[in-house]
Amino acid sequence: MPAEIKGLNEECGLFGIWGEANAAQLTYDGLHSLQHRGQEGAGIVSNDQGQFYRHRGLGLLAEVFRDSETIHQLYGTSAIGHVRYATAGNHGVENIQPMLFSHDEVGEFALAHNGNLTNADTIRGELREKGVTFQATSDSELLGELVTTSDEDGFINQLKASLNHIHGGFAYLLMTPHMMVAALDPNGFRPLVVGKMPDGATVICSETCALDQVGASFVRDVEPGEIIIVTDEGMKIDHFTTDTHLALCSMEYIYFARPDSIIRGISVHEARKRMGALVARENPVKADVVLGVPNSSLSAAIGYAQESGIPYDMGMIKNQYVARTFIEPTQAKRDRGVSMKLSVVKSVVAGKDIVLVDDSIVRGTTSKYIVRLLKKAGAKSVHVRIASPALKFPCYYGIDIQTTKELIAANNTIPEICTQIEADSLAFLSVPGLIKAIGDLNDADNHGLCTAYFDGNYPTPLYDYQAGFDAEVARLGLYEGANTGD
Ligand SMILES: O=P(O)(O)OC[C@H]1O[C@H](OP(=O)(O)OP(=O)(O)O)[C@H](O)[C@@H]1O
Ligand SMILES: NC(=O)CC[C@H](N)C(=O)O
Ligand SMILES: [Mg+2]
Repeated sequence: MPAEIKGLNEECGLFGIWGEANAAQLTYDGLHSLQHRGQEGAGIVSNDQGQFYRHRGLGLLAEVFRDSETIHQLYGTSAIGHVRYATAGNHGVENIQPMLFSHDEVGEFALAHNGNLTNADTIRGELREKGVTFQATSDSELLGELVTTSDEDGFINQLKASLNHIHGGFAYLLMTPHMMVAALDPNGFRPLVVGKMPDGATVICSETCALDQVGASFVRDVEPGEIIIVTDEGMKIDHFTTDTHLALCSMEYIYFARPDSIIRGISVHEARKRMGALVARENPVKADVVLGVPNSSLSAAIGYAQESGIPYDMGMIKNQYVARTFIEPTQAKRDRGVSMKLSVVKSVVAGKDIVLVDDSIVRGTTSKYIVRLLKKAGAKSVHVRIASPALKFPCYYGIDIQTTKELIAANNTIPEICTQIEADSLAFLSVPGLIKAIGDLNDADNHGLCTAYFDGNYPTPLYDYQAGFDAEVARLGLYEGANTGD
């Protein structure tokens, strides 16, 4: 399966539109601006007066819809679509969404999911006992199977009961012949927004950059525990639970989301600049120039430069045509991947003391490569500043880091990492600094953010992942004061 070799893999992206001619084309356009959230595969289901049409495939959206006729054959005035990066199940086309289900009452429905369920294994076992045979291997299908086998009356009641049975991270878009439905988990781990087209049609998607792309205006964020039902009569806001506790994934602000998106009223680019500014304030260093690691740390590097007064320059470029190769997750492949995508502008770095700002260190591959490259280009010293705290703990809510084995900061102290990446100094943003930089989302614990990857404070029980997590903790032996919430 082709995919870019990346340090961190994104989330999935959702886009849906109800009541607009050209629905499939607009869904394509919206998904195009969400491509950063998933590059493994893409799919669109359209709805022409109750008749569903689907096209899906592996690879980038443009590869899946290479033949322009394909999109024109997705007839109808409503559609939902998905770009995938897997967190569960295999990488085959059967796991590419939206998935389709037949249903006694509504006939057929389509489903797309962003996130990761923490009790998927348990639910799969329960459904298997009921005689369900599965169409795919990821966790996303399970909600559809729960709905179709529910004892409740009516699609919405079945959906509400099913949403209360699953745990973890989930933003869903569903479509029946007569409605589009969005739902968000009780912690609101993933962003999900509602917008309106100029003629009144409703759009629901992962990030506001997709609203901008199709010319929709922002209406509201989907709140934790809500289900939003869109029909030809308009939009109804309902909920499947009121027992909610906002814990939005802080990595959305740090890395995943596009900088031109606004999540819960906070500009991603501005939040990243504040992260850069705060890491500068927390860990100042004398230098001649600030460089960012393209792409995702450029906002933070600008913030570092503004706060420190050290000029920012473009000392590094990213090849726009990055080789897309078969991933075999070997370190040799990763090293080659980084070397093919990042290079140095020698005139900017030669003879200089450099502050190198990146948004995160996962395995350390990128930092190590770049420090070497900068020194080879004549840099006098390279001080690495990371605009987020050290990534030490797994994520079970939708980021594909379910083990700490490869996390350099889980297995090494900061001075050890500094030595390994051959930097002259290394510092990370503190967790309070991160929270302050993003801003107070609300007055809930942790200001409405999930920071579990940095401090091990999980806002929910971990269910099927608890035993694996306990084993990680025992292995790491560095876990103090962390807990799994309830
Ligand atoms: O320590 P590592 O394992 O190398 O991972 C960390 C790097 O991965 C991410 O970038 P990515 O390469 O995904 O590209 P992007 O910044 O252009 O999105 C992140 O922004 C860091 O640069
Ligand atoms: N990144 C995601 O949101 C993944 C969704 C789902 N768990 C899958 O693996 O397909
Ligand atoms: Mg990067």
